[in-house]
Amino acid sequence: MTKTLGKFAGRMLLVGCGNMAGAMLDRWLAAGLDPAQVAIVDPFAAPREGIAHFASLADWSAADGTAEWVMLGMKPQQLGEVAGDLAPVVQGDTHLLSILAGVSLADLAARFPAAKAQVRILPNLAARIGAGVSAVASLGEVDEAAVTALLKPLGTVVALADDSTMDLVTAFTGSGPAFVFRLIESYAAAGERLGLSADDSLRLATATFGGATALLESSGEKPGALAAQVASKGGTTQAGLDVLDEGGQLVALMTNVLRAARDRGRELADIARGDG
Ligand SMILES: NC(=O)C1=CN([C@@H]2O[C@H](COP(=O)(O)OP(=O)(O)OC[C@H]3O[C@@H](n4cnc5c(N)ncnc54)[C@H](O)[C@@H]3O)[C@@H](O)[C@H]2O)C=CC1
Ligand SMILES: O=C(O)[C@@H]1CCC=N1
Repeated sequence: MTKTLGKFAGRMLLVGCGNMAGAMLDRWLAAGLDPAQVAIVDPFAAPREGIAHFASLADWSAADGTAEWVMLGMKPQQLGEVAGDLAPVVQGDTHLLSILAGVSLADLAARFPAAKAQVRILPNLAARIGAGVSAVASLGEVDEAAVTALLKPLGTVVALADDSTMDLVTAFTGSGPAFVFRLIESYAAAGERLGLSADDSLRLATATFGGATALLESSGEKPGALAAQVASKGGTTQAGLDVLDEGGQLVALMTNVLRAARDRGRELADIARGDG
């Protein structure tokens, strides 16, 4: 992998380093970020070799910790307990990055008013292999080149003008991989129910979803046009599509799924604000 972060300037503090922040950190290290620039505050995660690890922000401060980059990587529900100790150390030379679902830029600015910039990032787990999507919106004097340098190793970067659509984007691309995994799981379960072995069904389902997605991406064609190329008139595919398309049920189901996930983001924001 190209070492695009080999000359990244500044120290990075990760507050919470679980599945998502951990995947981001792994990509940053692979892109050349020096582990000596990084510190983690996480009371539960296992320490990583070569990276300073602290159980609490108080311990980090006591060890003379300073950081020009601070990323919130714990759960939104923990913002209240973290912000009290963190706000005093987030000063005018610090970019405050957040991957917290729901928590808005306005809420971040209220919690960390002295930050040089507040940057709301919505990554997804496919960042682990550099195939993620990160949506980003910010307030303040953001160093856009540096933020882009951090996000590029994770995959596609989409800059939003503001964070008004971020809860929907969180559902769409942040939660999205889980919805896709569930679709594949259900496809495989249906194959099994109709007579395939569990192993064959999951392997065939995974390859079918992967191949179809890769073809969609590389062909530049619309999904409907490609579906029409699979479906022969009066053939097997059309028989299945007729069930899928009945009464617009699939779009209705997907709309309900995304609405539920989007609206939970709003509830998480209330909890993080202490109003929930
Ligand atoms: N998992 C995903 O695919 C995505 C997650 N996110 C956001 O990322 C954040 C983390 O989610 P996950 O990585 O899935 O959760 P996780 O549970 O894997 O990681 C959270 C980490 O926070 C640590 N933690 C708990 N209390 C803490 C405290 N007081 N101070 C510091 N660290 C503390 C935990 O030990 C854990 O390692 C959430 O805010 C979520 O909304 C955003 C996009 C995608
Ligand atoms: O489930 C969650 O709340 C987080 C946000 C997007 C993906 N995981």
